[in-house]
Amino acid sequence: MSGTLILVRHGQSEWNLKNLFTGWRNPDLTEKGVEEARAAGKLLKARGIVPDLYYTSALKRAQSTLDLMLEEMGIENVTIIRDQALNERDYGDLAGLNKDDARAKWGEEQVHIWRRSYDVAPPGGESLKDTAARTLPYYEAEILPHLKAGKTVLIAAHGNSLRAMVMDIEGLSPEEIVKREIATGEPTIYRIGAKGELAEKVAA
Ligand SMILES: O=C(O)[C@H](O)COP(=O)(O)O
Repeated sequence: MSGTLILVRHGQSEWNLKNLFTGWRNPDLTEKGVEEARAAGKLLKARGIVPDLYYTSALKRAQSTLDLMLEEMGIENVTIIRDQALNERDYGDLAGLNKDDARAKWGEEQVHIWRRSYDVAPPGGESLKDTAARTLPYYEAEILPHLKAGKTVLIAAHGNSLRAMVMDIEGLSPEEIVKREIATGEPTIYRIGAKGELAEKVAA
């Protein structure tokens, strides 16, 4: 018997739209983000998926995404577990800056390294490795036991907390994770075996 893990990055946020580094700052969804979240909920409903457990971060954009998905799925009165271990990478001094302005100031390559490398942290912020160091212990202690027991778990989180989980689940190298982008509102579905191993990546 395998568990099912559904990972969803929040829909477009106000700061995604404005092209600003966000990290732990707390903007909510745009109208487009609301639609993306609703579409993700509809997709899971159409697939007949009814999760047993629901997790999200301490940030509004992910919490709103989960709420809207549940609304579309017709699911009410469930416990939602919110934890900052699932938050976006802390973008440190870059938070609030425009991504194009940052490229003009520090160069395209440096900004790409800060955004996508495994272990180079943006100034004052977290690298993907730092993010993984808080996200993965939480995943392993609080979420994985449910998957091993055959449960279905839905996590609404962020580009980089999800990249940390995807890297671990798919066994990607630091070189491979550089190229992995996680789109807003598009669920990734995994079947996880009784030993916690990846049994199957299901096309969403
Ligand atoms: O925090 C942010 O700015 C975004 O949500 C993710 O940023 P990224 O595309 O640079 O990883």
